[in-house]
Amino acid sequence: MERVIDIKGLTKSFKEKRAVKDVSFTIKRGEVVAILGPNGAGKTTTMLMMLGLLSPSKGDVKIFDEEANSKHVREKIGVMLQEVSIMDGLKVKEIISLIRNYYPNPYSLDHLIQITGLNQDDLKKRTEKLSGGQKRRVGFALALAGNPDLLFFDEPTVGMDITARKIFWETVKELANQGKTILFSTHYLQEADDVANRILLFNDGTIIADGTPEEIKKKLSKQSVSFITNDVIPRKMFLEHPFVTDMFEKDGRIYLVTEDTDLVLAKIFELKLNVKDIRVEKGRLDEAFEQLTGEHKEVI
Ligand SMILES: Nc1ncnc2c1ncn2[C@@H]1O[C@H](COP(=O)(O)OP(=O)(O)OP(=O)(O)O)[C@@H](O)[C@H]1O
Repeated sequence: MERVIDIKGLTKSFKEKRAVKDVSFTIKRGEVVAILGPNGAGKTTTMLMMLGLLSPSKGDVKIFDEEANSKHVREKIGVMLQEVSIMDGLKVKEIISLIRNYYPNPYSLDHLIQITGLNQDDLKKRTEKLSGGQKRRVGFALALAGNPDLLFFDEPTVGMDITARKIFWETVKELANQGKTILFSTHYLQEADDVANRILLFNDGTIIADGTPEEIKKKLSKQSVSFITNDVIPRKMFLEHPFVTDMFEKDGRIYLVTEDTDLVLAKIFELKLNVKDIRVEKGRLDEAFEQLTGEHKEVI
């Protein structure tokens, strides 16, 4: 599969502060990747280096096998950064038309209105008169204007109301279905879980986990199978299997802590144990995130 982003040994220091430390990863065409992590983890710094807007202290970034700020690459990417700065003195329609003109194969204005939730009234407004939320919608339209193959969104939904968020994610999912490659940073674990097919979990300038939301949950958070039984079950019966990491009794239920609930269920049936009220509890991504980063994060 085509490699869209290739990053090797990326490092960025600001005086004594090493914001990004020897980060390497590749992203293939069609992946939807969430860069997740607490404040100061290095998400924005990494994204700015990918975009060629910040030069690395060490390491290498290639986008479509080329330097990030080459003209060819710029024609294929769309970007929405945390601070949406839009040229003052123009109407929304004018700025969108201006940006569309930079690209060889832009979306039509009508299509952009439709997929970003902008309306005819918004188009007539002067950019300096937009509210914070409206600015983000326009920023979204500008990121999409060129019909890019690769999209970068840095904490895109901050400042958006519920409707704007819904439209934003519906459009992102639709773009993903069309095979676009999408990278977004977020603090919102639920967004990563819902939209991304891969999560890069950042903490303190490094990637501490890389996988699908399911893999990360499976790997990092505790899952269990529990049941009620009148029989005496020797601890050895389960703990001799590597997929069971703990076994305990609580409130009259036996709990088996595991990385793979399917294997535990299969074992229970294989042993023909006399059990009832079997419950499977899957780990949650926000729990995994807290475990890994030691941070408590709000989940929307
Ligand atoms: N221009 C700069 N000068 C000095 N330090 C910086 C600069 N930019 C970022 N840093 C530091 O680098 C670290 C990583 O910052 P970065 O903005 O990449 O984190 P982040 O994961 O995007 O955080 P947030 O979620 O808060 O946006 C932080 O400690 C930050 O203070």
